[in-house]
Amino acid sequence: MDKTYTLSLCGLKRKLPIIKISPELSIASFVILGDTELVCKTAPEIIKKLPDFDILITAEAKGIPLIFEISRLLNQNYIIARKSVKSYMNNPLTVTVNSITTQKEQILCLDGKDAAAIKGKRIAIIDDVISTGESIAALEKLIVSAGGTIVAKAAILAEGNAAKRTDIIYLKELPLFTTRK
Ligand SMILES: O=P(O)(O)OC[C@H]1O[C@H](OP(=O)(O)OP(=O)(O)O)[C@H](O)[C@@H]1O
Repeated sequence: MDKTYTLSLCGLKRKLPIIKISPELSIASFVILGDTELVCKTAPEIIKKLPDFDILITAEAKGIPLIFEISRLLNQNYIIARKSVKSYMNNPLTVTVNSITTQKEQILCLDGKDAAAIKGKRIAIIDDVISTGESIAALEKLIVSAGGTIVAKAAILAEGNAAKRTDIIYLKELPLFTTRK
């Protein structure tokens, strides 16, 4: 029988499949890609919690629809940190990252023009989920090396121990599912 976790959020309910990611750990898979209704309901709630900032940033891929909707509502552009260096980038800044859902090490990089835009600015980081915090930490490293100041780290969900963090903004907790030996 397939197991699911029912997430209630901003008046919506979603049945998230529970996926085993290691012998001891399963996660409720939360994928906002394609879920326009959920993105459009959550984006205004995140906006209400954001302090003043100059630039929005996220990492590809699942943060993209959320940052798009936030930027559309605020009439403000945004920056995406990519997971590979593209030929059209000029002087990219790069850091490495391991997230909860991705087995192997990834990189995060910023085009040089985006790094230059960040310099001296107040930056709000947006993501769909914060779990181990590795992805946000990699974004923080990129922003600091580009000369920006991080004023917010915001996500729709805080998973597992991330919900205990006092330095992040989020709308709802998402449990982790551990198997006792
Ligand atoms: O706090 P962490 O443990 O780093 O986990 C959270 C990150 O993991 C997921 O991205 P994922 O690496 O699955 O990449 P994707 O968005 O490209 O699918 C999610 O979108 C967050 O960015």
